[in-house]
Amino acid sequence: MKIKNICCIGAGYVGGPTMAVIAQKCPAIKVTVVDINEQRIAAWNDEDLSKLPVYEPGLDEIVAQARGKNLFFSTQVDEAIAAADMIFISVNTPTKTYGKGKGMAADLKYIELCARQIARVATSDKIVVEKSTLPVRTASAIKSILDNTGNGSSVKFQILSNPEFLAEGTAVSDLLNPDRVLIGGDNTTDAGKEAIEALVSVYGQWVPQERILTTNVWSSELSKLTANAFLAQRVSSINAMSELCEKTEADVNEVARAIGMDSRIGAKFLKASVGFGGSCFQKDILNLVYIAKTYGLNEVADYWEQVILMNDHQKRRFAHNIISTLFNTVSGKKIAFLGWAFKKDTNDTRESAAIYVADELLNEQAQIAVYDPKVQTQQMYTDLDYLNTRPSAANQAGLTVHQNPYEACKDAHAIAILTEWDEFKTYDWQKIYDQMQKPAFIFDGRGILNLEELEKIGFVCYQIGSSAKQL
Ligand SMILES: NC(=O)C1=CN([C@@H]2O[C@H](COP(=O)(O)OP(=O)(O)OC[C@H]3O[C@@H](n4cnc5c(N)ncnc54)[C@H](O)[C@@H]3O)[C@@H](O)[C@H]2O)C=CC1
Ligand SMILES: O=C(O)[C@H]1O[C@H](OP(=O)(O)OP(=O)(O)OC[C@H]2O[C@@H](n3ccc(=O)[nH]c3=O)[C@H](O)[C@@H]2O)[C@H](O)[C@@H](O)[C@@H]1O
Repeated sequence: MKIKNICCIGAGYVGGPTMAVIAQKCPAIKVTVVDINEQRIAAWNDEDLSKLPVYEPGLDEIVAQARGKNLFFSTQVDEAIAAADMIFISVNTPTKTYGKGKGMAADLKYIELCARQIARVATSDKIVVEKSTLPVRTASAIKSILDNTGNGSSVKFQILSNPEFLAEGTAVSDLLNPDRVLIGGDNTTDAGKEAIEALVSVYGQWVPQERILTTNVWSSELSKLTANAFLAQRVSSINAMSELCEKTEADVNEVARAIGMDSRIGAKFLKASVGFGGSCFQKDILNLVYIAKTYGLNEVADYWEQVILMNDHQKRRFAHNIISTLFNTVSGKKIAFLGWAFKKDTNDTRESAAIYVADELLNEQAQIAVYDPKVQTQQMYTDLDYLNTRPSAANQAGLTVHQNPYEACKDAHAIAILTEWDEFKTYDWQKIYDQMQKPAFIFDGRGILNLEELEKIGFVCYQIGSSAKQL
Protein backbone atom coordinates (compact mmCIF):
# COMPACT_ATOMS: atom_id res chain seq x y z
CA MET A 1 0.00 0.00 0.00
CA LYS A 2 1.40 3.37 -1.03
CA ILE A 3 0.69 6.31 1.26
CA LYS A 4 -0.48 9.43 -0.58
CA ASN A 5 -1.95 11.60 2.11
CA ILE A 6 -0.73 12.01 5.69
CA CYS A 7 -2.43 13.95 8.46
CA CYS A 8 -0.63 14.73 11.71
CA ILE A 9 -2.72 15.83 14.70
CA GLY A 10 -0.59 18.11 16.89
CA ALA A 11 1.71 20.81 15.48
CA GLY A 12 4.11 20.94 18.42
CA TYR A 13 7.81 20.27 18.91
CA VAL A 14 7.42 16.76 17.50
CA GLY A 15 4.59 17.05 14.97
CA GLY A 16 5.96 20.18 13.25
CA PRO A 17 9.60 19.15 12.63
CA THR A 18 8.80 15.47 11.98
CA MET A 19 6.20 16.23 9.35
CA ALA A 20 8.36 18.93 7.75
CA VAL A 21 11.09 16.34 7.22
CA ILE A 22 8.65 13.67 5.93
CA ALA A 23 7.23 16.22 3.48
CA GLN A 24 10.66 17.28 2.29
CA LYS A 25 11.83 13.70 1.82
CA CYS A 26 8.60 12.35 0.31
CA PRO A 27 7.49 14.88 -2.33
CA ALA A 28 4.77 12.51 -3.56
CA ILE A 29 2.99 12.54 -0.21
CA LYS A 30 0.74 15.42 0.83
CA VAL A 31 1.33 16.15 4.53
CA THR A 32 -1.14 18.24 6.54
CA VAL A 33 -0.33 19.13 10.14
CA VAL A 34 -3.39 20.16 12.12
CA ASP A 35 -3.86 21.67 15.55
CA ILE A 36 -6.65 23.22 17.57
CA ASN A 37 -4.29 26.00 18.63
CA GLU A 38 -4.98 28.68 16.02
CA GLN A 39 -2.08 30.87 17.08
CA ARG A 40 0.36 28.00 16.65
CA ILE A 41 -0.92 27.19 13.18
CA ALA A 42 -0.75 30.86 12.21
CA ALA A 43 2.86 30.93 13.36
CA TRP A 44 3.68 27.81 11.30
CA ASN A 45 2.20 29.63 8.31
CA ASP A 46 3.98 32.92 8.98
CA GLU A 47 5.86 34.34 5.99
CA ASP A 48 8.58 35.40 8.41
CA LEU A 49 10.37 32.12 9.12
CA SER A 50 11.91 33.50 12.32
CA LYS A 51 8.38 33.40 13.76
CA LEU A 52 7.93 29.61 13.49
CA PRO A 53 6.60 28.41 16.86
CA VAL A 54 9.45 25.94 17.31
CA TYR A 55 13.05 27.09 17.13
CA GLU A 56 15.31 24.35 15.77
CA PRO A 57 18.50 24.89 13.79
CA GLY A 58 17.81 24.16 10.09
CA LEU A 59 14.05 23.84 10.47
CA ASP A 60 13.24 27.12 8.76
CA GLU A 61 14.95 26.01 5.55
CA ILE A 62 13.07 22.73 5.42
CA VAL A 63 9.74 24.43 6.08
CA ALA A 64 10.53 27.02 3.41
CA GLN A 65 11.21 24.28 0.86
CA ALA A 66 8.11 22.16 1.52
CA ARG A 67 5.43 24.55 2.81
CA GLY A 68 2.72 25.28 0.27
CA LYS A 69 3.99 22.46 -1.98
CA ASN A 70 3.23 19.26 -0.09
CA LEU A 71 3.36 20.53 3.52
CA PHE A 72 0.36 22.35 4.97
CA PHE A 73 -0.53 23.64 8.43
CA SER A 74 -4.21 23.97 9.21
CA THR A 75 -6.87 24.13 11.90
CA GLN A 76 -9.32 22.13 9.76
CA VAL A 77 -8.84 18.91 11.71
CA ASP A 78 -11.88 17.01 10.40
CA GLU A 79 -11.08 17.70 6.76
CA ALA A 80 -7.48 16.57 7.11
CA ILE A 81 -8.48 13.38 8.92
CA ALA A 82 -11.09 12.54 6.28
CA ALA A 83 -8.64 12.97 3.42
CA ALA A 84 -5.71 11.04 4.95
CA ASP A 85 -4.80 7.39 4.56
CA MET A 86 -2.31 7.62 7.43
CA ILE A 87 -2.88 9.70 10.58
CA PHE A 88 -0.13 10.46 13.09
CA ILE A 89 -1.24 11.37 16.60
CA SER A 90 1.37 13.73 17.99
CA VAL A 91 -0.51 15.52 20.73
CA ASN A 92 0.82 16.23 24.20
CA THR A 93 0.66 13.55 26.89
CA PRO A 94 1.51 15.48 30.07
CA THR A 95 1.59 14.18 33.62
CA LYS A 96 -1.90 14.07 35.12
CA THR A 97 -2.66 17.00 37.43
CA TYR A 98 -5.89 15.59 38.87
CA GLY A 99 -7.63 12.42 40.01
CA LYS A 100 -6.21 8.89 40.00
CA GLY A 101 -2.51 8.86 39.19
CA LYS A 102 -2.21 12.62 39.79
CA GLY A 103 1.43 13.72 39.51
CA MET A 104 2.51 10.37 38.02
CA ALA A 105 0.38 8.88 35.26
CA ALA A 106 0.25 10.24 31.71
CA ASP A 107 -2.87 12.24 30.97
CA LEU A 108 -4.35 10.53 27.93
CA LYS A 109 -7.38 12.77 27.47
CA TYR A 110 -5.95 14.43 24.33
CA ILE A 111 -5.13 11.05 22.83
CA GLU A 112 -8.62 9.76 23.51
CA LEU A 113 -10.16 12.90 21.99
CA CYS A 114 -8.11 12.33 18.83
CA ALA A 115 -9.18 8.69 18.62
CA ARG A 116 -12.84 9.65 19.01
CA GLN A 117 -12.52 12.38 16.41
CA ILE A 118 -10.86 10.02 13.93
CA ALA A 119 -13.58 7.44 14.54
CA ARG A 120 -16.33 10.02 14.01
CA VAL A 121 -14.89 11.51 10.85
CA ALA A 122 -13.37 8.52 9.02
CA THR A 123 -15.29 7.10 6.10
CA SER A 124 -12.36 5.20 4.61
CA ASP A 125 -9.71 2.84 6.05
CA LYS A 126 -6.97 4.53 8.07
CA ILE A 127 -3.61 3.65 9.50
CA VAL A 128 -3.37 5.41 12.86
CA VAL A 129 0.18 6.00 14.09
CA GLU A 130 0.99 6.70 17.72
CA LYS A 131 3.76 9.30 17.53
CA SER A 132 3.17 10.68 21.02
CA THR A 133 4.92 8.91 23.89
CA LEU A 134 2.36 6.63 25.50
CA PRO A 135 2.07 4.12 28.33
CA VAL A 136 2.56 0.55 27.20
CA ARG A 137 -0.76 -0.99 26.00
CA THR A 138 -2.36 2.34 24.99
CA ALA A 139 -2.83 0.98 21.47
CA SER A 140 -5.45 -1.42 22.76
CA ALA A 141 -7.48 1.50 24.19
CA ILE A 142 -7.18 3.44 20.92
CA LYS A 143 -8.24 0.38 18.95
CA SER A 144 -11.25 -0.19 21.17
CA ILE A 145 -12.40 3.43 20.71
CA LEU A 146 -11.87 3.34 16.95
CA ASP A 147 -13.63 0.00 16.51
CA ASN A 148 -16.54 0.76 18.81
CA THR A 149 -17.35 4.37 18.00
CA GLY A 150 -16.57 4.45 14.29
CA ASN A 151 -18.77 4.43 11.21
CA GLY A 152 -19.56 0.73 11.35
CA SER A 153 -17.56 -2.28 10.23
CA SER A 154 -16.95 -0.88 6.74
CA VAL A 155 -14.09 1.33 7.99
CA LYS A 156 -10.97 -0.57 9.11
CA PHE A 157 -8.25 0.83 11.35
CA GLN A 158 -4.71 -0.39 11.86
CA ILE A 159 -2.76 0.97 14.82
CA LEU A 160 1.00 1.40 14.70
CA SER A 161 3.38 2.65 17.35
CA ASN A 162 6.15 4.88 15.99
CA PRO A 163 7.72 6.70 18.94
CA GLU A 164 9.92 9.69 18.27
CA PHE A 165 13.50 9.82 19.56
CA LEU A 166 14.54 13.29 18.40
CA ALA A 167 16.11 15.61 20.94
CA GLU A 168 15.32 19.30 20.91
CA GLY A 169 18.03 21.55 19.56
CA THR A 170 19.14 18.77 17.19
CA ALA A 171 15.69 17.78 15.93
CA VAL A 172 16.42 18.29 12.24
CA SER A 173 19.66 16.31 12.15
CA ASP A 174 18.13 13.60 14.38
CA LEU A 175 15.23 13.28 11.95
CA LEU A 176 17.40 13.33 8.84
CA ASN A 177 19.86 10.83 10.24
CA PRO A 178 18.20 8.80 13.02
CA ASP A 179 20.04 6.07 14.95
CA ARG A 180 16.92 4.02 14.31
CA VAL A 181 13.27 4.34 13.44
CA LEU A 182 11.03 2.10 15.53
CA ILE A 183 7.74 0.80 14.18
CA GLY A 184 5.52 -1.45 16.27
CA GLY A 185 2.52 -3.12 14.70
CA ASP A 186 0.35 -6.21 14.53
CA ASN A 187 2.65 -8.59 12.70
CA THR A 188 0.26 -11.51 13.13
CA THR A 189 -2.22 -10.45 10.41
CA ASP A 190 -1.83 -9.52 6.74
CA ALA A 191 -3.51 -6.14 7.28
CA GLY A 192 -1.17 -5.43 10.18
CA LYS A 193 1.90 -6.38 8.15
CA GLU A 194 0.69 -4.22 5.27
CA ALA A 195 0.32 -1.21 7.58
CA ILE A 196 3.84 -1.74 8.98
CA GLU A 197 5.21 -1.96 5.43
CA ALA A 198 3.40 1.23 4.44
CA LEU A 199 5.12 3.20 7.20
CA VAL A 200 8.46 1.47 6.57
CA SER A 201 8.28 2.67 2.98
CA VAL A 202 7.66 6.28 4.08
CA TYR A 203 10.83 6.31 6.21
CA GLY A 204 12.60 4.18 3.61
CA GLN A 205 12.69 7.27 1.38
CA TRP A 206 15.69 8.50 3.36
CA VAL A 207 16.48 6.13 6.25
CA PRO A 208 18.58 3.02 5.44
CA GLN A 209 16.52 -0.18 5.80
CA GLU A 210 18.81 -1.62 8.49
CA ARG A 211 17.96 1.31 10.74
CA ILE A 212 14.22 0.73 10.49
CA LEU A 213 13.31 -1.64 13.26
CA THR A 214 9.94 -3.37 13.44
CA THR A 215 8.57 -4.95 16.62
CA ASN A 216 5.24 -5.79 18.18
CA VAL A 217 3.21 -2.79 19.39
CA TRP A 218 3.88 -3.29 23.09
CA SER A 219 7.67 -3.52 22.69
CA SER A 220 7.61 -0.34 20.67
CA GLU A 221 5.51 1.58 23.20
CA LEU A 222 7.64 0.38 26.11
CA SER A 223 10.95 0.99 24.30
CA LYS A 224 10.25 4.71 24.18
CA LEU A 225 9.72 4.98 27.95
CA THR A 226 12.75 2.74 28.49
CA ALA A 227 15.01 4.85 26.27
CA ASN A 228 14.13 8.05 28.11
CA ALA A 229 14.51 6.35 31.49
CA PHE A 230 18.00 5.08 30.58
CA LEU A 231 19.08 8.48 29.22
CA ALA A 232 17.83 10.36 32.27
CA GLN A 233 19.41 7.75 34.52
CA ARG A 234 22.82 8.51 33.01
CA VAL A 235 22.43 12.19 33.80
CA SER A 236 21.35 11.46 37.37
CA SER A 237 24.22 8.99 37.74
CA ILE A 238 26.86 11.50 36.67
CA ASN A 239 25.18 14.21 38.74
CA ALA A 240 25.31 11.94 41.80
CA MET A 241 29.04 11.54 41.19
CA SER A 242 29.41 15.32 40.75
CA GLU A 243 28.48 15.86 44.37
CA LEU A 244 30.95 13.23 45.50
CA CYS A 245 33.63 14.82 43.32
CA GLU A 246 33.10 18.14 45.04
CA LYS A 247 33.85 16.49 48.40
CA THR A 248 36.87 14.47 47.32
CA GLU A 249 38.97 16.65 45.00
CA ALA A 250 38.02 14.48 42.05
CA ASP A 251 36.81 16.29 38.93
CA VAL A 252 33.59 15.08 37.35
CA ASN A 253 34.72 15.96 33.82
CA GLU A 254 37.82 13.82 34.28
CA VAL A 255 35.76 11.00 35.76
CA ALA A 256 33.27 11.21 32.87
CA ARG A 257 36.10 11.07 30.36
CA ALA A 258 37.73 8.15 32.08
CA ILE A 259 34.60 6.02 32.23
CA GLY A 260 33.31 7.19 28.83
CA MET A 261 36.33 5.69 27.08
CA ASP A 262 35.10 2.27 28.14
CA SER A 263 33.18 1.24 25.04
CA ARG A 264 30.65 -0.59 27.19
CA ILE A 265 29.75 2.69 28.92
CA GLY A 266 30.23 5.13 26.04
CA ALA A 267 31.10 8.82 26.14
CA LYS A 268 27.76 10.45 25.39
CA PHE A 269 25.28 11.83 27.92
CA LEU A 270 27.77 12.06 30.76
CA LYS A 271 27.81 15.82 31.21
CA ALA A 272 27.18 16.79 34.82
CA SER A 273 24.69 19.63 35.10
CA VAL A 274 22.36 21.63 37.29
CA GLY A 275 19.82 18.91 36.53
CA PHE A 276 18.00 17.63 33.50
CA GLY A 277 14.89 19.39 32.24
CA GLY A 278 12.70 19.16 29.19
CA SER A 279 9.14 18.09 28.69
CA CYS A 280 9.76 14.37 28.67
CA PHE A 281 12.37 12.82 30.98
CA GLN A 282 10.51 13.51 34.20
CA LYS A 283 7.06 12.92 32.73
CA ASP A 284 8.05 9.62 31.13
CA ILE A 285 9.85 8.25 34.18
CA LEU A 286 6.93 9.18 36.43
CA ASN A 287 4.70 7.39 33.97
CA LEU A 288 6.99 4.34 34.06
CA VAL A 289 6.95 4.39 37.86
CA TYR A 290 3.16 4.56 37.83
CA ILE A 291 2.85 1.68 35.38
CA ALA A 292 5.21 -0.47 37.48
CA LYS A 293 3.16 0.31 40.58
CA THR A 294 -0.11 -0.60 38.90
CA TYR A 295 1.38 -4.05 38.23
CA GLY A 296 2.49 -4.25 41.88
CA LEU A 297 6.18 -4.00 40.90
CA ASN A 298 7.20 -1.75 43.77
CA GLU A 299 10.95 -2.43 43.59
CA VAL A 300 10.95 -1.57 39.89
CA ALA A 301 9.00 1.62 40.62
CA ASP A 302 11.34 2.67 43.44
CA TYR A 303 14.42 2.02 41.31
CA TRP A 304 13.33 4.43 38.57
CA GLU A 305 11.84 6.99 40.93
CA GLN A 306 15.32 7.53 42.36
CA VAL A 307 16.39 9.08 39.02
CA ILE A 308 13.86 11.87 39.59
CA LEU A 309 14.70 12.29 43.28
CA MET A 310 18.39 12.70 42.40
CA ASN A 311 17.51 15.30 39.78
CA ASP A 312 15.38 17.29 42.23
CA HIS A 313 18.25 17.17 44.71
CA GLN A 314 20.73 18.45 42.11
CA LYS A 315 18.60 21.52 41.26
CA ARG A 316 18.00 22.30 44.94
CA ARG A 317 21.62 21.91 45.97
CA PHE A 318 22.74 24.27 43.19
CA ALA A 319 20.39 26.97 44.53
CA HIS A 320 21.38 26.33 48.14
CA ASN A 321 25.05 26.54 47.24
CA ILE A 322 24.47 30.02 45.81
CA ILE A 323 22.73 31.11 48.99
CA SER A 324 25.33 29.72 51.38
CA THR A 325 28.23 31.05 49.32
CA LEU A 326 26.74 34.53 49.25
CA PHE A 327 27.22 34.68 53.03
CA ASN A 328 23.92 32.88 53.73
CA THR A 329 21.71 35.59 52.34
CA VAL A 330 20.64 36.60 48.88
CA SER A 331 17.88 38.91 50.09
CA GLY A 332 17.85 42.03 47.91
CA LYS A 333 20.92 40.79 45.97
CA LYS A 334 20.94 40.75 42.20
CA ILE A 335 21.66 37.30 40.77
CA ALA A 336 22.10 37.19 37.00
CA PHE A 337 20.89 34.06 35.20
CA LEU A 338 22.50 33.28 31.88
CA GLY A 339 20.06 30.92 30.23
CA TRP A 340 16.49 29.88 30.94
CA ALA A 341 15.89 27.18 28.27
CA PHE A 342 16.27 23.57 29.43
CA LYS A 343 19.20 23.10 27.05
CA LYS A 344 20.95 25.08 24.34
CA ASP A 345 19.60 25.66 20.83
CA THR A 346 15.95 25.52 21.82
CA ASN A 347 13.38 28.04 23.01
CA ASP A 348 11.66 25.31 25.04
CA THR A 349 11.63 25.88 28.80
CA ARG A 350 9.48 23.01 29.97
CA GLU A 351 10.80 21.63 33.30
CA SER A 352 13.96 23.70 32.86
CA ALA A 353 16.25 23.60 35.90
CA ALA A 354 16.37 27.41 35.74
CA ILE A 355 12.72 27.63 36.83
CA TYR A 356 13.33 25.64 40.01
CA VAL A 357 16.58 27.40 40.88
CA ALA A 358 14.83 30.76 40.41
CA ASP A 359 11.97 29.63 42.60
CA GLU A 360 14.33 28.70 45.47
CA LEU A 361 16.17 32.02 45.18
CA LEU A 362 12.95 34.04 45.02
CA ASN A 363 11.92 32.35 48.27
CA GLU A 364 15.04 33.96 49.72
CA GLN A 365 14.07 37.36 48.26
CA ALA A 366 16.80 37.48 45.61
CA GLN A 367 16.42 39.83 42.64
CA ILE A 368 16.89 37.71 39.53
CA ALA A 369 17.93 39.19 36.18
CA VAL A 370 17.68 36.78 33.26
CA TYR A 371 19.18 36.77 29.80
CA ASP A 372 18.38 33.97 27.36
CA PRO A 373 18.95 34.36 23.62
CA LYS A 374 15.77 32.55 22.57
CA VAL A 375 13.23 32.44 25.38
CA GLN A 376 10.52 35.07 25.41
CA THR A 377 9.96 37.20 28.50
CA GLN A 378 6.35 36.19 29.06
CA GLN A 379 7.35 32.51 28.97
CA MET A 380 9.59 32.97 31.99
CA TYR A 381 6.79 34.51 34.06
CA THR A 382 4.38 31.81 32.91
CA ASP A 383 6.88 29.15 34.01
CA LEU A 384 7.20 30.66 37.47
CA ASP A 385 3.48 31.28 37.86
CA TYR A 386 2.84 27.63 36.96
CA LEU A 387 4.65 26.56 40.14
CA ASN A 388 2.09 28.51 42.14
CA THR A 389 4.63 29.32 44.87
CA ARG A 390 3.74 33.03 45.19
CA PRO A 391 1.40 35.58 43.58
CA SER A 392 2.13 36.48 39.99
CA ALA A 393 2.92 40.08 41.01
CA ALA A 394 5.69 38.81 43.27
CA ASN A 395 7.25 36.89 40.39
CA GLN A 396 7.08 40.02 38.25
CA ALA A 397 8.73 42.03 41.00
CA GLY A 398 11.44 39.47 41.74
CA LEU A 399 12.56 38.69 38.20
CA THR A 400 13.57 41.00 35.38
CA VAL A 401 14.32 39.94 31.83
CA HIS A 402 17.05 41.52 29.70
CA GLN A 403 17.78 41.51 25.99
CA ASN A 404 21.47 42.09 26.61
CA PRO A 405 23.67 39.83 28.76
CA TYR A 406 25.89 42.69 29.93
CA GLU A 407 22.83 44.55 31.22
CA ALA A 408 21.65 41.43 33.04
CA CYS A 409 25.03 41.04 34.76
CA LYS A 410 25.55 44.71 35.63
CA ASP A 411 25.74 45.28 39.40
CA ALA A 412 25.05 41.59 40.06
CA HIS A 413 26.49 39.87 43.12
CA ALA A 414 26.61 36.57 41.28
CA ILE A 415 26.10 35.01 37.87
CA ALA A 416 24.57 31.57 37.46
CA ILE A 417 24.93 29.65 34.19
CA LEU A 418 21.72 27.68 33.75
CA THR A 419 21.88 26.78 30.03
CA GLU A 420 24.95 25.85 28.00
CA TRP A 421 24.41 28.38 25.14
CA ASP A 422 27.67 28.60 23.14
CA GLU A 423 27.60 32.40 23.08
CA PHE A 424 28.22 32.55 26.85
CA LYS A 425 31.77 31.31 26.24
CA THR A 426 32.52 34.24 23.93
CA TYR A 427 31.58 37.12 26.23
CA ASP A 428 33.97 39.83 27.34
CA TRP A 429 34.23 38.53 30.89
CA GLN A 430 36.58 41.31 31.97
CA LYS A 431 33.88 43.84 31.07
CA ILE A 432 31.28 41.83 32.96
CA TYR A 433 33.57 41.59 36.00
CA ASP A 434 34.25 45.30 36.03
CA GLN A 435 30.53 46.06 36.26
CA MET A 436 29.70 43.58 39.05
CA GLN A 437 29.57 43.81 42.84
CA LYS A 438 32.66 42.37 44.55
CA PRO A 439 33.42 39.66 45.34
CA ALA A 440 32.07 38.67 41.93
CA PHE A 441 30.79 35.10 42.03
CA ILE A 442 30.12 32.74 39.13
CA PHE A 443 28.18 29.50 39.52
CA ASP A 444 28.63 27.46 36.38
CA GLY A 445 25.83 24.89 36.40
CA ARG A 446 26.80 23.59 32.97
CA GLY A 447 30.56 23.27 33.14
CA ILE A 448 31.15 25.43 30.07
CA LEU A 449 33.35 28.29 31.27
CA ASN A 450 37.12 28.39 31.53
CA LEU A 451 37.54 28.85 35.26
CA GLU A 452 41.26 29.49 35.13
CA GLU A 453 40.75 32.53 32.93
CA LEU A 454 37.86 33.78 35.02
CA GLU A 455 39.84 33.42 38.22
CA LYS A 456 42.69 35.38 36.68
CA ILE A 457 40.22 38.21 36.07
CA GLY A 458 39.19 38.03 39.72
CA PHE A 459 35.98 36.03 39.71
CA VAL A 460 35.26 33.58 42.51
CA CYS A 461 34.11 30.43 40.72
CA TYR A 462 32.09 27.32 41.39
CA GLN A 463 31.57 24.63 38.80
CA ILE A 464 29.36 21.57 39.17
CA GLY A 465 31.50 18.58 40.15
CA SER A 466 34.79 20.38 40.39
CA SER A 467 36.37 20.23 43.83
CA ALA A 468 39.45 22.29 42.99
CA LYS A 469 37.20 25.28 42.53
CA GLN A 470 35.25 24.83 45.74
CA LEU A 471 34.68 27.94 47.75
N1 LIG B 1 9.27 17.50 22.71
C1 LIG B 1 10.07 16.51 22.36
O1 LIG B 1 11.25 16.70 22.13
C2 LIG B 1 9.54 15.12 22.22
C3 LIG B 1 8.23 14.81 22.54
N2 LIG B 1 7.77 13.52 22.40
C4 LIG B 1 6.37 13.21 22.68
O2 LIG B 1 5.57 13.72 21.61
C5 LIG B 1 4.29 14.15 22.09
C6 LIG B 1 4.08 15.60 21.69
O3 LIG B 1 5.08 16.38 22.30
P1 LIG B 1 5.34 17.89 21.88
O4 LIG B 1 5.30 18.00 20.41
O5 LIG B 1 6.53 18.33 22.62
O6 LIG B 1 4.02 18.59 22.50
P2 LIG B 1 3.46 20.06 22.22
O7 LIG B 1 2.69 20.45 23.43
O8 LIG B 1 4.55 20.94 21.71
O9 LIG B 1 2.44 19.85 20.98
C7 LIG B 1 1.26 19.15 21.09
C8 LIG B 1 0.20 19.88 20.25
O10 LIG B 1 -0.96 19.05 20.17
C9 LIG B 1 -2.09 19.93 20.10
N3 LIG B 1 -3.31 19.20 20.41
C10 LIG B 1 -3.67 18.66 21.60
N4 LIG B 1 -4.87 18.06 21.49
C11 LIG B 1 -5.27 18.21 20.21
C12 LIG B 1 -6.41 17.80 19.47
N5 LIG B 1 -7.36 17.08 20.06
N6 LIG B 1 -6.52 18.14 18.17
C13 LIG B 1 -5.54 18.86 17.58
N7 LIG B 1 -4.42 19.27 18.22
C14 LIG B 1 -4.29 18.96 19.52
C15 LIG B 1 -1.76 21.03 21.06
O11 LIG B 1 -2.52 22.19 20.80
C16 LIG B 1 -0.25 21.21 20.82
O12 LIG B 1 0.01 22.25 19.89
C17 LIG B 1 4.31 13.90 23.59
O13 LIG B 1 3.72 12.66 23.84
C18 LIG B 1 5.79 13.83 23.92
O14 LIG B 1 6.04 13.02 25.04
C19 LIG B 1 8.57 12.54 21.91
C20 LIG B 1 9.87 12.80 21.56
C21 LIG B 1 10.45 14.11 21.67
O1 LIG C 1 11.19 12.06 24.46
C1 LIG C 1 11.73 13.15 24.37
O2 LIG C 1 11.18 14.22 24.59
C2 LIG C 1 13.18 13.26 24.03
O3 LIG C 1 13.87 13.45 25.30
C3 LIG C 1 15.25 13.67 25.20
O4 LIG C 1 15.52 14.81 24.40
P1 LIG C 1 15.46 16.30 24.98
O5 LIG C 1 14.74 16.31 26.28
O6 LIG C 1 14.96 17.15 23.89
O7 LIG C 1 16.98 16.72 25.20
P2 LIG C 1 18.26 15.96 25.81
O8 LIG C 1 19.42 16.29 24.98
O9 LIG C 1 17.98 14.53 26.05
O10 LIG C 1 18.46 16.70 27.20
C4 LIG C 1 17.54 16.53 28.27
C5 LIG C 1 18.08 17.23 29.50
O11 LIG C 1 19.21 16.54 30.04
C6 LIG C 1 20.29 17.43 30.19
N1 LIG C 1 21.55 16.68 29.96
C7 LIG C 1 21.71 15.93 28.85
C8 LIG C 1 22.87 15.23 28.64
C9 LIG C 1 23.90 15.30 29.58
O12 LIG C 1 25.00 14.69 29.45
N2 LIG C 1 23.73 16.06 30.68
C10 LIG C 1 22.56 16.76 30.90
O13 LIG C 1 22.44 17.45 31.92
C11 LIG C 1 20.06 18.52 29.16
O14 LIG C 1 20.73 19.69 29.48
C12 LIG C 1 18.56 18.66 29.23
O15 LIG C 1 18.19 19.50 30.30
C13 LIG C 1 15.90 12.46 24.51
O16 LIG C 1 17.29 12.71 24.33
C14 LIG C 1 15.25 12.19 23.15
O17 LIG C 1 15.79 11.02 22.59
C15 LIG C 1 13.74 12.03 23.35
O18 LIG C 1 13.10 11.85 22.11
